[in-house]
Amino acid sequence: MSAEVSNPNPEASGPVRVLSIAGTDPTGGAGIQADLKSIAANGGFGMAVVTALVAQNTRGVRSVHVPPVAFLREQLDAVSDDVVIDAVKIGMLGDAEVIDTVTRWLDEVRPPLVVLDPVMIATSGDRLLAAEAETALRGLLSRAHLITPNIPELAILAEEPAATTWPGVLEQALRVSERYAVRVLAKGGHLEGAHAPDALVDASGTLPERARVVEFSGVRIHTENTHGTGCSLSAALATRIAADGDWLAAIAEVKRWLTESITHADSLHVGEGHGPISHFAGLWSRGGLATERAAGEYLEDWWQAIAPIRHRANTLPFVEQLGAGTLDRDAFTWYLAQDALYLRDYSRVLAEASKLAPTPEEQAFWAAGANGAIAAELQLHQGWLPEDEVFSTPPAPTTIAYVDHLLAAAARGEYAVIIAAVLPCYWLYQDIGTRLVAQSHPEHPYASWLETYADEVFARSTRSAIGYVGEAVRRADPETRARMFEAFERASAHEVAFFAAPLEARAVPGHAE
Ligand SMILES: Nc1ncnc2c1ncn2[C@@H]1O[C@H](COP(=O)(O)OP(=O)(O)O)[C@@H](O)[C@H]1O
Ligand SMILES: Cc1ncc(COP(=O)(O)O)c(N)n1
Repeated sequence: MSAEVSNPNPEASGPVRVLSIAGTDPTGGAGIQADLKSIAANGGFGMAVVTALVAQNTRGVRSVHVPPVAFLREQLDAVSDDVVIDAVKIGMLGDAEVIDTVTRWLDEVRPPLVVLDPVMIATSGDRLLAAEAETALRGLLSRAHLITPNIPELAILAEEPAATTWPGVLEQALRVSERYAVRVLAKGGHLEGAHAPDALVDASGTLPERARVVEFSGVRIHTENTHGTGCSLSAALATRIAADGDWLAAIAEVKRWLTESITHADSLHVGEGHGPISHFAGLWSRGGLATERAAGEYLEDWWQAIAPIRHRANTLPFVEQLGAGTLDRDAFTWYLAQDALYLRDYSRVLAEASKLAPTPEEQAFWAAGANGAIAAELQLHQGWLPEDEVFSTPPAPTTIAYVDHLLAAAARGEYAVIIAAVLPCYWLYQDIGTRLVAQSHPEHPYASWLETYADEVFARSTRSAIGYVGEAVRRADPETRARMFEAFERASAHEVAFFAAPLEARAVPGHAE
């Protein structure tokens, strides 16, 4: 019996790399074309080496061209010299020279899993393997971990008449398994009746619970469109067994996929003979064809959506006068006091984001933000503003409104919404600051304040915050996305109102100064 297949590539994550060595079908239903679709539909990365070019369609085979075997060898080496191969599926080989070439290559490369579909005669009755090559093919069987003959092919390998009953197929498959020391997937596709069973047959009894036959039941679908089912089945098996390592689970999964793909064959309308199966029908119906938007795209939309708010920020008298250096000193000091008051609660909201973060990386990021807000920034403010002035300044309505919005988000405890709410204090602040710092010069009365906007660490934090919020939007369901945007938009409006307040709200009677 051929070597056991454990997981061939346990270190590698990502799709298994599966090579199909087979002939072509320009109508896309059988051969290499079917194999690549089947590998992809079952989660693998498909590669293909062509043994023979076949001029065929759904009605039958017109002619076969077998390129020189030296070129076949070059194709095989081109793949194995470069790519780690997790599994090989072998289909149509054409003639004895091709079989010898593939056999030698297999002996050198020893792929961890080889599934051989001993293609001899197409559904249409045309020969796909020269009669004199059958002996050479027998030599290849023991190199395979699994062979998938249909009933007529099984009979040729057994050198017996074709079985006409399912128990007869299983007995013949056992004899073939014993004779060639190989696992056989016996297929019931060519029988009549309501069922289309398959079975994994292993004469050496190495299947779970020392079984020699494990059956996989299946309903027969009434359709003429089964061109390429054998090709598709073997390529899918190579993929799933390589990926899973659990033979029985992999076969059961492939059988379900194949039945589903045959069920949808009639909807394809490819050709007038025996049409192909619909390899991606299940994926299309379950996953659809929509591409997934990148995280950054969502936030680009958000940024566009708050364009009016951003425009207001850039034309505020406070921002213009701060940049020009003409800002009234009292207004500036009042702004700093409000900022200090704001930062105390902002820090608490960032701490809440840290508490709820789904990854240690995000947890650390928001915790650092909370620390930065309360420690570093307050320290900076103290250089401009005595601590008692902060305490003696009552919070303005704009400050209260902004802080309440953030604290409410924190109280509701939804991580995605909290980080959307705190984002404008990074993003808009950074955006306004970038314009302000450009106006700084050594004689500027607010030069040392404006320079704080040039802080590269804050710029990096802003990019990270945008990244985390973007990822959270991408992961979120539509309702959560809507709540996130609402929290972001409202916080953006509060952020701008906060910049407007020193010149607009400070002097309004009734507002504390
Ligand atoms: N009409 C059908 N309904 C459901 N499954 C089928 C049908 N025809 C074939 N199959 C399945 O397709 C696979 C290929 O079967 P088969 O026709 O025996 O091989 P081949 O395509 O090599 O001649 C098997 O898993 C078989 O059970
Ligand atoms: C290149 C190539 N390989 C295999 C088959 C068998 O197809 P089917 O699975 O319908 O018997 C085919 N028609 N062409």
